[in-house]
Amino acid sequence: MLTLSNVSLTLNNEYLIKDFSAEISAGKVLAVMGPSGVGKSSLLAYVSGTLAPEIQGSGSVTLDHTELTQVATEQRRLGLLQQAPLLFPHLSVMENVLFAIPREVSKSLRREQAKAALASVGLEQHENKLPEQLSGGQQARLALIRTLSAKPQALLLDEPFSKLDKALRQDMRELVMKAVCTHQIPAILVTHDEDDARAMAFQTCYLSGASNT
Ligand SMILES: Nc1ncnc2c1ncn2[C@@H]1O[C@H](COP(=O)(O)OP(=O)(O)OP(=O)(O)O)[C@@H](O)[C@H]1O
Repeated sequence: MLTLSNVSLTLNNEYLIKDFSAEISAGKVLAVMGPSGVGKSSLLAYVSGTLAPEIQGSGSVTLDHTELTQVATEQRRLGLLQQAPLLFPHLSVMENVLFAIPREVSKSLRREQAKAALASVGLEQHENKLPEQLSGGQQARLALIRTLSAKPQALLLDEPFSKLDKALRQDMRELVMKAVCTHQIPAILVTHDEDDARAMAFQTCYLSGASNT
């Protein structure tokens, strides 16, 4: 369970977000919508511990009873998926996935896991290519399995489908939902698309300025 309690964000002493609270169970997606600049990405950044220094955040974020705001950013074990796929351009498709798999497992097992992950999104024939040699949809799928390979305890999705066409968008929605359900992790989806929210979320919060939802 991911719980946000009375999260407030201020910029130049003015509220972007005031007292935002939400509970997201394992296997569920909460959608967050609202106009540009209202603070949606900053809300995710507060959860992940990557808030811009210009923005002040307060309030509690707990993940399975751990207060995340007390945990160092790199130890929060959150998977972040953004509009532009986060991939290492100089590493092959296979190496991109291998890099994300925790080192505690043996090299051969890591390779096996990476191969299975690539096959799960139809990229098994492309493992030796560089990310730039993949199509936009293939890059999005690679970014998704790379994020999941790190075994995150929650997913933060910041408009991850906005550059995809309608058919690819639908594929990605299904892949994300499958991952959230299979791994039983909570997810927050920031989107401008009502269809994303309808297809994936158990609840949608609309941010409208400091008064919120
Ligand atoms: N590093 C920063 N320094 C100063 N202001 C910032 C910084 N990052 C974001 N902001 C401001 O904080 C506000 C919220 O930005 P944020 O990116 O969270 O909005 P958003 O709702 O995600 O917008 P969009 O839908 O356009 O992505 C905006 O007014 C933005 O200009």
